[in-house]
Amino acid sequence: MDNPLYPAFFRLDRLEMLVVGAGQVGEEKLSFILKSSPNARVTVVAPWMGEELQQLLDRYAAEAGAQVPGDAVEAPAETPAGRWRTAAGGRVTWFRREFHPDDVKAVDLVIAATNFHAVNRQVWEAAKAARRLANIADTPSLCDFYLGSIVTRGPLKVAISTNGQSPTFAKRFRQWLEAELPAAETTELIDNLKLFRDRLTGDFRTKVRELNTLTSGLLAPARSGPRRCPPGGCLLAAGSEPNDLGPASPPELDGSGSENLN
Ligand SMILES: C[C@@]1(CC(=O)O)C2=NC(=C\c3[nH]c(c(CCC(=O)O)c3CC(=O)O)Cc3[nH]c(c(CC(=O)O)c3CCC(=O)O)/C=C3\N/C(=C\2)[C@@H](CCC(=O)O)[C@]3(C)CC(=O)O)/[C@H]1CCC(=O)O
Ligand SMILES: NC(=O)c1ccc[n+]([C@@H]2O[C@H](COP(=O)([O-])OP(=O)(O)OC[C@H]3O[C@@H](n4cnc5c(N)ncnc54)[C@H](O)[C@@H]3O)[C@@H](O)[C@H]2O)c1
Repeated sequence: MDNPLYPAFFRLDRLEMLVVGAGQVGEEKLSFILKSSPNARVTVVAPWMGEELQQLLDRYAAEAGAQVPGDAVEAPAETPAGRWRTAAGGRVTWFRREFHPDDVKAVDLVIAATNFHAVNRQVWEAAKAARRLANIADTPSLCDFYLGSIVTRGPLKVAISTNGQSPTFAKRFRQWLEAELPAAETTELIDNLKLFRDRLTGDFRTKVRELNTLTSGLLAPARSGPRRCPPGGCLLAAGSEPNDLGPASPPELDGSGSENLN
């Protein structure tokens, strides 16, 4: 099947996002956005906000406490119905009213999650007129981008899409990966790889060869046949191999590592 989607990883602290609609779907979208990117900057426009979303945002704000300084630069002309901050420096501002086409002008990314197809379409038209990227939750054919299921393990981020075919499969696959990937060990493994990478000297080609040699057996048990590791076992086994990712000393160069200079 044709699947031309191109995944990219957004830095949501550098972008402004608009979410139109704050009911069940608005809550689902925002909860996953903030879970993965608690430093996101989001404006919500909706005549009412669901209880669950309010509680979620209150929890983030309670966690942030008074430790997050106010945003001195921002002075909204319009009085918000609610403003929440997160400990990671994110913020959510809610305007209690219906969507206006001008709302898209101040943002980079737009998500429409109202229960009215006509309103969602109006959001799409405004976003396209202003050349903003839009996700129209009830109409995949109008989405410039899809939101994916996300697994975060320290610096590792895995995003899953089924090309809009089965969000339920994306969710199940996320849950499976979350169970398979041990948080602490995955983080330690990648942290060690970074240490090793930082300590490498020599030209680019040599560095690439050394890194490939070091990591060539990393996920080998998972690839090499029907044998299955217990949850996280493949990574753990690979990480404990002598000369693998323990001490950050360069391995012997045997030239066996596959070289990928991209
Ligand atoms: C992954 C995830 C991310 C997120 O939401 O952040 C996400 N949907 C999730 C859950 C979910 N959504 C729906 C169900 C009910 C069961 C079912 O229908 O399967 C469940 C499962 C559940 O809730 O259990 C219903 C649904 N979803 C869409 C439509 C409209 C349509 O298809 O026409 C309808 C029908 C509405 C109706 O019938 O009224 C559309 C989209 N949903 C997408 C993403 C994009 C495609 C992603 C991909 O490429 O796979 C896309 C195209 C647009 C977008 O929203 O970006 C998140 C899982 C997060 C997680 O748990 O990890
Ligand atoms: N993409 C997905 O993952 C997904 C999943 C389930 C449902 N859907 C679709 O998403 C849509 C939203 O469903 P819901 O359950 O969140 O509805 P809901 O009734 O729970 O919430 C609707 C929200 O839209 C707001 N709203 C209504 N008119 C508005 C306007 N003119 N301007 C701004 N905000 C307005 C309301 O205030 C409310 O916050 C449905 O059409 C549903 O088919 C998508």
